[in-house]
Amino acid sequence: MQNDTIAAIATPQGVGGVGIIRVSGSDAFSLVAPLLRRPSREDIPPVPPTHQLTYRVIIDPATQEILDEVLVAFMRAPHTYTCEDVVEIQGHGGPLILRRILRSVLAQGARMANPGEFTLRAFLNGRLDLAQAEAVMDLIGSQTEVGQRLAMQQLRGKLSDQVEHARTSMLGAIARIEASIDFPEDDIPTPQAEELLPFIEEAQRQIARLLAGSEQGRLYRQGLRTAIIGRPNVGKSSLLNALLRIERAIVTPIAGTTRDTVEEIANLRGIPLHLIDTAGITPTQDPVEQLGVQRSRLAAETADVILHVFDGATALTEQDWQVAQELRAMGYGEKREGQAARRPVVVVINKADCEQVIDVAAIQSFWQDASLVQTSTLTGEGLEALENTLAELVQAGNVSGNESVLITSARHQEALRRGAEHLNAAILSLGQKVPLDFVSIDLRAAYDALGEVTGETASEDLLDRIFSEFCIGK
Ligand SMILES: Nc1nc2c(c(=O)[nH]1)N(C=O)[C@@H](CNc1ccc(C(=O)N[C@@H](CCC(=O)O)C(=O)O)cc1)CN2
Ligand SMILES: Nc1nc2c(ncn2[C@@H]2O[C@H](COP(=O)(O)OP(=O)(O)OP(=O)(O)O)[C@@H](O)[C@H]2O)c(=O)[nH]1
Ligand SMILES: [Mg+2]
Repeated sequence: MQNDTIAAIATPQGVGGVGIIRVSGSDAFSLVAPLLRRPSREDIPPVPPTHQLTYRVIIDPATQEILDEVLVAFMRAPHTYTCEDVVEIQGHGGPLILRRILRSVLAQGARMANPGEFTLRAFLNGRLDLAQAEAVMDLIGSQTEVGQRLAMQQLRGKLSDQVEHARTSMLGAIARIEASIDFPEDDIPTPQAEELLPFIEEAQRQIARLLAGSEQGRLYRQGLRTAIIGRPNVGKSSLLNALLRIERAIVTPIAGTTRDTVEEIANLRGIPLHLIDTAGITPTQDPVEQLGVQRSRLAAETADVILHVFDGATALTEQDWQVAQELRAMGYGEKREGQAARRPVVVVINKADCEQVIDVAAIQSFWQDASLVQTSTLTGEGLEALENTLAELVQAGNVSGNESVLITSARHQEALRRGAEHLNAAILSLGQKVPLDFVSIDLRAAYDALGEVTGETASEDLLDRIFSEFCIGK
């Protein structure tokens, strides 16, 4: 059922100035045309010229009732988003109107589109490769301008080009090996390692270059989960508000003000900083507060970075130490098994505008190489330093110009890593004078791994998984 005609509302749920219904497939024109009328005329008008916006009214086919006045575009394949015949109906942007228009189109025989199905068709029809199709969703979901720029580069095919370059290099070696295996009677000499290595090494360099920025790239897309943790009343919610520059969370002098986690996104030099303000961690009998504290712990456990906040104007308390111990037990500040990176803690000593009585040295000796920043959410002191510290932690702000291609997806990163491993195996085999068809198997595997990025070698399962995360109408 690849060519049946699909339809969906392409604009967001809710009220807007205009809303768009999108129809794609070989019957798109013939299904929609009978629904349209010229105002003050009864006849069914001819289909307007392709790619031209035309004024019509649209009717309910069951009752002939006029549902809306619309602008319609009929777009003849193949020069359309999906490479199929496409009709776009622009109606007034009310959810009820749009649903009634959609229902009329479905009544004509169109099928409700699955999430991402328009873009899936663009992919299956060869207008976009898989990395470009994924970029469509990244673009829609981008939370910072840097993220948007990276997604746009990917949509324009920059990543795909570089991946294809690496594959072409591999193909240089594969072709030489396979020619000598497939046509021995043609006297094609068996290639020597010295002849094959430059191709493989070039591919390796290209993959390495792409992987070099990939952790960084993922951050630009996924953001950095940053939990603000500490005992009650140290100024966590004030810190959230200060970093967001809006009064998002409730702040009072009463300990235990925050009962539930509050999440907001700030822009840290292009990286979406997912800030999570939490309830102060403390032993408590209050069942509501207990639930809040549980959520604080969950936020801490699932974060990338912790801001451990202290009140500089009071002496350290037993509660401060307990929070510190819990964070350490979660693996913060400690080297974790088998991992080079540690989950970092940034120590924030707040209320710097007050007389400082806190024992900074004691904190430093506990959080040994954590960065330490003194802040005042009242005066703004130290906030920039805190942002600098976070940016340094992720080396943000070094995405240069428009040239650099950054891998932003874990899927691409994983496929490239697999490709690099197969290339290493191929080089090892070459060195050990293993028969060339074995080398060729590794090279093929590397070639296919990179093909998963552009979708050339993607399984149906993978496609399902990727496109099902798209939105309806995309
Ligand atoms: N109304 C409307 N706005 C939209 C879209 C859309 O489909 N409809 N888009 C998408 O959701 C985005 C624009 N992207 C698009 C990309 C390619 C084609 C397209 O028709 N490509 C053809 C023809 C190119 C040409 O005429 O030169 C092609 O590549 O063959 C259309 C939209 C954003 N705005
Ligand atoms: N002087 C001074 N007071 C601050 C500062 N930051 C916060 N406060 C005050 O400290 C009190 C507690 O602030 P909150 O931000 O509610 O503290 P919290 O850590 O979120 O507290 P809980 O939600 O109860 O865990 C409020 O009265 C704030 O006005 C600061 O930098 N300087
Ligand atoms: Mg609070």
